[in-house]
Amino acid sequence: MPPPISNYVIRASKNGRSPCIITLLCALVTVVAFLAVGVIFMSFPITAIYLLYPCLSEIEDKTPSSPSTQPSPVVLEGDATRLVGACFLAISVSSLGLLVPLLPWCQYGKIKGGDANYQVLSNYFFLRTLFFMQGSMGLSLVGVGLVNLSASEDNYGYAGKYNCDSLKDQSTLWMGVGVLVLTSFGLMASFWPESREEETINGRPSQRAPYRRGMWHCFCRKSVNPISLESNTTEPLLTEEDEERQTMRDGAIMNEERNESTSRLRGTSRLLKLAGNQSLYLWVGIVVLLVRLPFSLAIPHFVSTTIASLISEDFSGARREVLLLFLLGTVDAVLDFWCVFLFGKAKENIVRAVRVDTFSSLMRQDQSFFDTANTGDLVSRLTSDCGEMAGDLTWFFRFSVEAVVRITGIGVYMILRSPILGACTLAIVPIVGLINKFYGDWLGRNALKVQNALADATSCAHESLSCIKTVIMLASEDHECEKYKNKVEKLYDLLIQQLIAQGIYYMGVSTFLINTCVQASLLLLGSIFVQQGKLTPEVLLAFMLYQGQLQEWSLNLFQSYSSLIKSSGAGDRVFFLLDRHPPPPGTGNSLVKSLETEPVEAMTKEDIIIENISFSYPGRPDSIALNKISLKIESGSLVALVGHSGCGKSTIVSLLQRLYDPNEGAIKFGNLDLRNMSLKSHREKLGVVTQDPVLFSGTIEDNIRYGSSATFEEILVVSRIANAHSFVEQFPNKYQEQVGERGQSLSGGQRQRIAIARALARKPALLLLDEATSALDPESEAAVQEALNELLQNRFGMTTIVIAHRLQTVRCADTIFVMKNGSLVEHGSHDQLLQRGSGHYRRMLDRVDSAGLLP
Ligand SMILES: Nc1ncnc2c1ncn2[C@@H]1O[C@H](COP(=O)(O)OP(=O)(O)OP(=O)(O)O)[C@@H](O)[C@H]1O
Repeated sequence: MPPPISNYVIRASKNGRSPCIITLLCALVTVVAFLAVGVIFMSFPITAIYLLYPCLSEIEDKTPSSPSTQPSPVVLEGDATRLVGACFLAISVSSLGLLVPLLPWCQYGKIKGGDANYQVLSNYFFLRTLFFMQGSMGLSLVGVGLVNLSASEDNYGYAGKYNCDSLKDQSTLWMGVGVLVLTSFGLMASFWPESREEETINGRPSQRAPYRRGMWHCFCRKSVNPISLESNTTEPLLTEEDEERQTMRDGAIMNEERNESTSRLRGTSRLLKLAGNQSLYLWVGIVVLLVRLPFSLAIPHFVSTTIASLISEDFSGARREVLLLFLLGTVDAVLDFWCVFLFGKAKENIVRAVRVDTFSSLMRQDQSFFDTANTGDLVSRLTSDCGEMAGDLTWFFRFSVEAVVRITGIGVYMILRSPILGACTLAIVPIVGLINKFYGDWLGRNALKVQNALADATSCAHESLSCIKTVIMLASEDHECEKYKNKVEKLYDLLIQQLIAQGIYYMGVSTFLINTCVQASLLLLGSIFVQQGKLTPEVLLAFMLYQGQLQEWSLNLFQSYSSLIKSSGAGDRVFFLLDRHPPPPGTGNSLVKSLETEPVEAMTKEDIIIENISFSYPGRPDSIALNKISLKIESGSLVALVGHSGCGKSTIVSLLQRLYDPNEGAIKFGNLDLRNMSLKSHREKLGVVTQDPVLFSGTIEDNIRYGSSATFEEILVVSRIANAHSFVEQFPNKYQEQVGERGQSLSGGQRQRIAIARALARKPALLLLDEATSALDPESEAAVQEALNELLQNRFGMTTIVIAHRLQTVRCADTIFVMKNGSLVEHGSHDQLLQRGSGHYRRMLDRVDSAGLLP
């Protein structure tokens, strides 16, 4: 239990948040407000009970005077009602009782402020419990009203429908509907989500974004850190056990001849497992659905009885039926919202969890996966496939349950009213089922093709847009449009095929078979029965109304099957990503992960030893990128890698970052093999600047801090070293200046210097500079070079590996490694290499151009 509220009041005032008296007043107002809300909500059932009791006693007074010969149903119902009334009172008091212990929790959360999950849980739990209880009471009142009405109907017959008791019973019904509608709106509002704060690229709340509050903020301040709340609510899709299993069958999945039926079966079972994570919403949804169905199913009955009353000129009876229809329809409508909401919420939860997990699985893949994968295709899996899969899945649950209950209810009603006519109507259900089976199978196959075509089109658009500068530069807009058009045409053809199949299905099954043949035969048969006096027109009318529902729901039932098949098509593509267990050094690999749990301290002051490594890129296994290379880099030294383009310099830098593992040999830090080190702590010690550094949309400060936890003062220091401070200071917003998508609103040289500052902000033990100036114009290059010179001269205790074409940069290196066609041909200091008259380096120097660049 939290300490008494007074403690927090005192602590809050000590913290200087507010003067003591104001805090006390606020606490008082909050308590009064909560009590007032409680009293308002309590008043609904209490008023209902007070209205109910006199009504009941009047009914009891009017019961037949000879109960011994025939027990009165009204007395029995009256007792039952009194019991329910007592239950209302008990629940009301208990929900009021809930308020008392919850208030300190709410206050605790509010005053403590930081521990927002605490208050969200307590406040939402309290509010929703209250609304839920009131809603249940409303529903029970509706039930009691209906029972009493039917009892008074039994006692007084149709002629006495509008006597006093019946009116009072109706008032119970009205009261129930009122409570249900009101509390339902309250409950709906409590689910309304608040706007979340914008985040910076580092995942922190943006300082500039205004904090917008949702409608329940006065009761329920939501989490300050949306990520922490999110992680509380997003259930992991894969358990440890699953991951183990995936590891074992990883190879099988990758190489599997993707058999359609097994993959569908696997997809379907995985989908059902996903739905299992949302069982609370689905079960509550199913319960609400079952409660709702009698109300929904009663509507055609009241339509037919109203018309029957009109035919028999019982106008007051007709009015009563219409009134009942209206009340029951209202309850049906309110409950319909909850069906839609609960199933929809389950769906959104699944989509959210699948998206987050798929993205997180993608983030943990190995570099070679991304070398061959298409970004647009991956984006399409994250967006459309995830949505489609979960959407169809939850509709499967809703429609299958609802359809089974409705079909059963309608079937029983029909068989009871007219067995022959009922049997004829129900006979169509298996025929429709068979047609749907074939249609569903075809739809499933087509859905997979549609998803693939959509992914193709998305990846084409993605590529064109992300390379838009080059497209414009090479005047290839028309070519790109044509490429995209072809992809969209393919998708269009598949969708048209689907459309035609859908059209044939609706024409044949829905319109011709059900609407025309079944209706006509039913009317024909029914009219013969009416002529023979075996059926009344009222029952035939009810039959016609119900058969419409029956056919609609048998279609829904079978379509929910096609939905499941369709979602397993989309799911298959998503699960493929979710299931993919990357080979090392992907961070999702279990071996790599196991090294993270037992972290091996990354070597920061050790020599780097490359022992006889050979390497081919996984995407090009036949071409050797590095061939038996051995070299040693002393800790704290400056090393340069030189050689012609394509000789493998950047590949060495990639291997040092462990983006790939060598096919042969080992990279060691001291005595420790890189493969046995914690990848995370190894990469934390690295600073990398590449030829074309990528910035993220956000401010300059955010970009420099990306991947580190540097303070603003540290950011200023590294910016000065990287020669970035002077130009940043000239921007109107200085370090808060937005850099645009991928840093497009900065020049190449400015981007490069921000990247150098970003690398330095990580305080690296090993700095890798891969042609950090090669892509720049002379002016920018001079500025970046100045920064690099400063860095290379001081070194700040870092081991630095530089790939450069500029002689000035290379000559100051302690050791220069000269490479040719993936092999190491020479190494030594600049002077040592110069002395080798016919050496490779010497020959390169002979060809240095006027700008001082090596070939
Ligand atoms: N992701 C990749 N997949 C397949 N092959 C690759 C990949 N990256 C590079 N290569 C190939 O590996 C070889 C070495 O490339 P690397 O980038 O290491 O050369 P480099 O010496 O850095 O060249 P440059 O000076 O032009 O940057 C080249 O033949 C290149 O085509």
